[in-house]
Amino acid sequence: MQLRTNVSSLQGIIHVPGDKSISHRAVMLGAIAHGTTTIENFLPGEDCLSTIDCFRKMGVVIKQDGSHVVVEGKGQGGLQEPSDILHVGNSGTTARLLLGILAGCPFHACLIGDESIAKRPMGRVTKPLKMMGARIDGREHGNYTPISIRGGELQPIHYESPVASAQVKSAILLAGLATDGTTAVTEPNRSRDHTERMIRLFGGNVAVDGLTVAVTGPQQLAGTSIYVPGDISSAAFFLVAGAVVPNSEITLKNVGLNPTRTGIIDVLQKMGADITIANVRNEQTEPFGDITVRTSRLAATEISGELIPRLIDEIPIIALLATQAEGTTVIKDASELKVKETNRIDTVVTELRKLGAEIEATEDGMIIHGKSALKAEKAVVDSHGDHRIGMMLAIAACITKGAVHLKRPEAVAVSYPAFFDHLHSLI
Ligand SMILES: O=C(O)C1=C[C@@H](OP(=O)(O)O)[C@@H](O)[C@H](O)C1
Ligand SMILES: C=C(OP(=O)(O)O)C(=O)O
Repeated sequence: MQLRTNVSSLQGIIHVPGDKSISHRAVMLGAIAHGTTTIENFLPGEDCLSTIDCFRKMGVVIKQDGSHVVVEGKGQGGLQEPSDILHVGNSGTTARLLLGILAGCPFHACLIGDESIAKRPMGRVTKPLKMMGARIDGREHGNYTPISIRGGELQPIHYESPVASAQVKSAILLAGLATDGTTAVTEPNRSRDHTERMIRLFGGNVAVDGLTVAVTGPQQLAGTSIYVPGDISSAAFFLVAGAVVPNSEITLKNVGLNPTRTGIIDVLQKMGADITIANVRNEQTEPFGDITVRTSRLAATEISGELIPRLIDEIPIIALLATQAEGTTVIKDASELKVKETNRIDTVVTELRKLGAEIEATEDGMIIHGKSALKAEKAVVDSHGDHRIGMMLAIAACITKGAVHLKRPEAVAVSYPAFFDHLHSLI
């Protein structure tokens, strides 16, 4: 795909699609709750459609019409043994949270994903789930897909997670819902808390004490109605675009503002971006509001420590932002980037260098020297099949002089099928 380059201005209003993390969880909790769950503004991206497909294979009736979804819950213990392999596609969230639910189900299931999933570590969830009593095997002893699992009666554990990962935390909490007693997880830093909030929305109980989260099971959840706010991780591409493309003003409507996800806003503000947030509402479940961003002068910053889990998926687009900031931006403590859809330290550095960015990889992040004018003579950049790399490169092209061709642009459909239409509507 030939990307738009040297864009003179981006102006307009965008409704980014529903949050991916919340959409997955709404279907999953809806499936194990009693009664009907209705979901509005569900993300009909490939990852969330994989989640729907897996639960349909376990006998759950799910009607999906665009962003409107109705799940007929089976109740805890009501899922059926699937007669076919559960295919999670490109979705790490589907794989890991599903394993947590399957750990408490007294049947056998086989789980597989695409080439990228086959490289992503599953031991981080299969290890604690085996400690709880699930029988799990797979490639390299259950560290990688294909994985087979036979769940059943579990024992509660208190797990000290070595990584701040919402997928690990959620898998254990979901297993804990089916377990007699109190199951707890302690994380080194706080990760996104959508599972905790959503268990409560379904009438369940979760106890939070500092970095420890616990559920006491067994718990029966009740179907509910959910509005999924816009995905701040999708909004991030336009927040950065609005800040770096000349003469721009973009408003993003109904964007999720859960504080465990708003690291990108903190970074933009710290770097001096002109951002305003208005109409903040729904503080009780998942807060959301409208964000306006305008072209800004930017200064370099350091991004590290507890900020990292609050913006982990935004680091590719933050790297681009840093190329347009005066000074040297350092991103560290982010080695989790190596186990995403691609090794995002490598793919970001390789692809941005093709456009003339001054960026180096480090063991746990990257160093970016700004401000650099991006330019290319017939550059061919590649998403490497990673949606976030593809979208970052499309925004990078907007501030590049020259011609830029993107390989594998279709990857964006994993989290944002309408991305290119939305971008072009602003030009
Ligand atoms: O729980 C979730 O919905 C997610 C958690 C994060 O992964 P980790 O749990 O591996 O940090 C994030 O990168 C992913 O896009 C979605
Ligand atoms: C890492 C991501 O998702 P997942 O882990 O669900 O594949 C992402 O969306 O950037």
